[in-house]
Amino acid sequence: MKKNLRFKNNINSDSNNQNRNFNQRKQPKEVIFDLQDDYNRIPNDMQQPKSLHPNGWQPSKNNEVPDYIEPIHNNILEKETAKQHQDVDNLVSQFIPDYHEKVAVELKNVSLSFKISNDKIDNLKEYVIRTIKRNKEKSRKFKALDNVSFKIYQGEKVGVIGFNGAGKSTLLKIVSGVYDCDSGEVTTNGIIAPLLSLGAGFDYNYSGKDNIFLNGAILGYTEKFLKSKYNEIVEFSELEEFINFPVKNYSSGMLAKLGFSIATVVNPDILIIDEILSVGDVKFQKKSNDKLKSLMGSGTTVLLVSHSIQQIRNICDKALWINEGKVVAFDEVNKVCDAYLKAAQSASKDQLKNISLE
Ligand SMILES: Nc1ncnc2c1ncn2[C@@H]1O[C@H](COP(=O)(O)OP(=O)(O)OP(=O)(O)O)[C@@H](O)[C@H]1O
Repeated sequence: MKKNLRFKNNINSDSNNQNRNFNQRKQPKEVIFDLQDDYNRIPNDMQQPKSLHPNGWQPSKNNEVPDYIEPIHNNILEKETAKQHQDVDNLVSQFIPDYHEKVAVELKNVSLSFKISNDKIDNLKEYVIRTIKRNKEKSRKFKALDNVSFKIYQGEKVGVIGFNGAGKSTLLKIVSGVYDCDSGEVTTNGIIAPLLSLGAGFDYNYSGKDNIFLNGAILGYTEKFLKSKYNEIVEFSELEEFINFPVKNYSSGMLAKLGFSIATVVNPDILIIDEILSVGDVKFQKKSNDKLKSLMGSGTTVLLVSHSIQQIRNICDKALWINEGKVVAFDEVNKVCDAYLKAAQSASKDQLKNISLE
């Protein structure tokens, strides 16, 4: 029995050109598999009698399908599908030697819980009374990410979508290394530029200059690297005159400018963006958008959280839909966005706050 199997990953005939551009992978090649041969390779004790094999089975004379047929049929199909995926992976790795090394971000069964207080102590008197009575604040654990697994290949642009509180920002923080997961495994390959909450890592009592080194160190840049890039950062931020002032005297726009300039001074392999912000004044907004566009250029892996579905469709080629800390879907961007919009029709107002379904 021959069966055509749609092969998701592109085998590029030029083995030197291993850029995993998702657009290239939109035209799948077809690989012919001999399923009968696969079936014969299933250990004997797992094989169903030939007569029960879905393709060899004959209906009884009165055309009634015995009850036991369907589970057997499904079981065999499941095994065949899993086996085909494995075969495809093995086949591709023969053509592309570092096929398995081209992963930019991989999460395997990642979970993270936050401790949440049930009853908040909001004054000192209550705190003292509770401490004396040894009646501690009650807290419970809240699972923000629950067994999340996915694999992003280099060069892919992935939009992360989900209703309010779904776990999108937490996921980006896990990938950026801001949070450690409770269980599971996080793998990233390459230099990461995380554009999370700009200016979040600043110490307000220090000057802009000191914060370039402080914030840069938090982002994982070395002192030597920051020294070599110091002038570039200051020039891009347009804060030359104010760089020796404590940042507590900066406006929020100035803080955002400095934060953006520090985070984007690297040429990242992986760009992580929690909402594309309009940073600073109109002139700086244009400059920062141009910079983002150039950083997002070919070859850079992008992980973007956005409440604008249109923005996700425009920028990304895949979408990861998270709901209540779990992966709902991870697939081609329009397919996932369409399903998400359908689900949004029955979502509550709270779940959709600030979310643009346009
Ligand atoms: N530091 C924290 N401590 C306790 N709970 C937290 C913390 N950070 C996030 N949470 C909770 O974890 C859940 C996921 O939060 P997260 O910010 O990742 O969601 P989100 O999908 O980005 O939401 P939104 O779209 O509203 O920004 C929320 O219920 C949030 O209240």
